[in-house]
Amino acid sequence: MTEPDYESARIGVVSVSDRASSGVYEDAGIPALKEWLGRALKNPLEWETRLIPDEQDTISATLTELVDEAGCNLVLTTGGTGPAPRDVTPEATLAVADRVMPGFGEQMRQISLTFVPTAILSRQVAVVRGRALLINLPGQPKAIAETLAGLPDAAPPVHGIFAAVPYCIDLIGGPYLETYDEICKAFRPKSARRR
Ligand SMILES: Nc1ncnc2c1ncn2[C@@H]1O[C@H](COP(=O)(O)OP(=O)(O)OP(=O)(O)O)[C@@H](O)[C@H]1O
Ligand SMILES: Nc1nc2c(c(=O)[nH]1)N[C@H]1C(S)=C(S)[C@@H](COP(=O)(O)O)O[C@H]1N2
Repeated sequence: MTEPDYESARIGVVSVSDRASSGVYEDAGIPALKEWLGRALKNPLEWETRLIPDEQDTISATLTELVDEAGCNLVLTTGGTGPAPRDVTPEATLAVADRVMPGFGEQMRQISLTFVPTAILSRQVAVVRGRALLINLPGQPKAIAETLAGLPDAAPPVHGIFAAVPYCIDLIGGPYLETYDEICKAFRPKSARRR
């Protein structure tokens, strides 16, 4: 039996943090995102990583560059989603959106409530720009795995949002992403499955 060919995927990983970007503390957002995505996806991955301050124009310009120039089909941000005056990641993301995908933010807040009562303080959004899906995650590094993976073994299970990401990327014309079921069981309708 031959090994299946997996399309390579270019993924943007953006940590938005005044303190990490100025060296007050070491950034844990980019390593946490790469670690989880690297474990979850079977595809060969090419990374574009950016560590930037909570400045709306800088965030929007970074997202635009990652999609339009670097050619990322998936961009995940971490940080800057709360209610504090310098939390502007959702505004910066909406400013570069072709369309808004409200289900991701709704589901992430729902998932996060099983971990912290302050989950509702995150204003995180997801949008489509061109052939890319952009998703905001909260800044706490542990929130990354919490929202992407959920609690699949709980009763009843809490579905992480990443289960819906590969099919979304199919629908917008990106690479065919495949996941390891033990990390995240992605769902596609039967008619959309290639194997
Ligand atoms: N990139 C990061 N790396 C490591 N820890 C982080 C990072 N972002 C946030 N945290 C941790 O999560 C906590 C809450 O994150 P939050 O995004 O609210 O930070 P903040 O207080 O807005 O400041 P900043 O924008 O400078 O990170 C922080 O106090 C920090 O302990
Ligand atoms: N899964 C998860 N969601 C979470 C959290 C968390 O620890 N885990 N922290 C919450 C808190 S305390 C805040 S203030 C908001 C916004 O965080 P941000 O400004 O760092 O993006 O995310 C919320 N969502």
